[in-house]
Amino acid sequence: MTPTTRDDCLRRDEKDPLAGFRDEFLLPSGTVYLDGNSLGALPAATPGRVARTVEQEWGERLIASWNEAGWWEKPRTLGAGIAPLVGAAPHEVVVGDGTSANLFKALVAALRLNPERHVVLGERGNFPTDLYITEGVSEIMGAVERRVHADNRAALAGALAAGDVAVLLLSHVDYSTGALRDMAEITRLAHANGTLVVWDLCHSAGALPVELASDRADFAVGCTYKYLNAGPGAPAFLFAAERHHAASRQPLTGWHGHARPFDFSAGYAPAEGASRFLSGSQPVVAAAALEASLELWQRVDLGLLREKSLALTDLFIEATRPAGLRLATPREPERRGSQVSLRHPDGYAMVRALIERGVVGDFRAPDILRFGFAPLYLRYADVFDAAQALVEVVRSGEWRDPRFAVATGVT
Ligand SMILES: Cc1ncc(COP(=O)(O)O)c(C=O)c1O
Ligand SMILES: Nc1ccccc1C(=O)C[C@H](N)C(=O)O
Repeated sequence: MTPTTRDDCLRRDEKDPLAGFRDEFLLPSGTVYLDGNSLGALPAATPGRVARTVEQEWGERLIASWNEAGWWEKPRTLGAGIAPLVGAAPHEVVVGDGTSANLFKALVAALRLNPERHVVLGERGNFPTDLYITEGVSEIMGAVERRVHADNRAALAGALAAGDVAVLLLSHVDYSTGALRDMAEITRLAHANGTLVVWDLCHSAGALPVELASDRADFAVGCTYKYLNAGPGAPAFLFAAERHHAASRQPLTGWHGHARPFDFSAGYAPAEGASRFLSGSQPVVAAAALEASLELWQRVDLGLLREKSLALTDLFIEATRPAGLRLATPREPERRGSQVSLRHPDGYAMVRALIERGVVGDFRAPDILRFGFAPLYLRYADVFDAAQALVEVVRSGEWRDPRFAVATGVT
């Protein structure tokens, strides 16, 4: 049942089995933070962990830490920490580079695994880096790029039925509308048409349970700085299904992906497993922040997380109805990520006015007011208050103040 009054919300907070996690984050007071889908909050354990890596591992043990502190193995040990959060085996996930670089590697590898075909199918309206990387990959590989509306099942089925699609790249949760795609069904459809699938998990890892192995995904990439709380620009991850390990060839063949990097031999030989997707040395200090947040994430019951996420998004959808903004996010819970998007042509000014009231969301062109719900540190009462604030901002017209009108810098 969706709580309808603030008192209901306070009672829900008292009974919330995830409530204790809020104390494990450092949150600014007086703010309701609904932007964890762009940059997740800081876990309380992170500053100490980063300091230990800098002061002890680097400062005192210097080069010895590559072995002693496990620096060399971090792409694999951190990958193993992400694996249970995305339904993968530990050796199927590696951590390193950024999402965009990993998209490049996964798309090229998938094209090479399907050499008779030359089409990369993407989705209209995907996050721009996915579109841009697809363009770049297509140019280098001599492939042809096509785009469909991912939420139009007939169009997707039709594009796959053409029989020439080597690889399909989709976001599991759309960054703009928050629509959640059926990974199992779409992957089955793609495979039935001879197409491999790369899933972008940026808006689903840490937002809901993901089942890469049982849904038969081929490849996946994702960032760790949103729902996984690893900090700005934190290293990304790449999943390669075990069945593709032996035959996969990715293009950025650096020495960390070599079978025997310390042979210093002249020729490249790919490592076993997902390690062949690694390239070069990684930012170890940034990896320490990811390690701290993953320790917290190992204790999270993803079923409870999903339950609370749907309850929070439901609450926000219902409580913001009086604002009269059009809902862009699917109303059905099974088609919704952990986000609510509302449409209005003046959404930018409305979001700015709301931020001034201490409720942080963001705006995505052309007309999306976007709110992300991180169940580990949001309370029902916070969401109730945020919804009330939005209704007041819209009804009062305070967003019309000229200082909210001009877009500046990063949004
Ligand atoms: C779906 C999606 N893919 C990729 C990215 C980002 O790529 P990168 O981490 O390389 O900046 C984002 C957000 O920035 C995103 O929302
Ligand atoms: N990495 C960033 C740096 C600066 C500003 C935004 C981002 C984002 O991650 C945007 C996000 N992918 C989004 O879905 O809007």
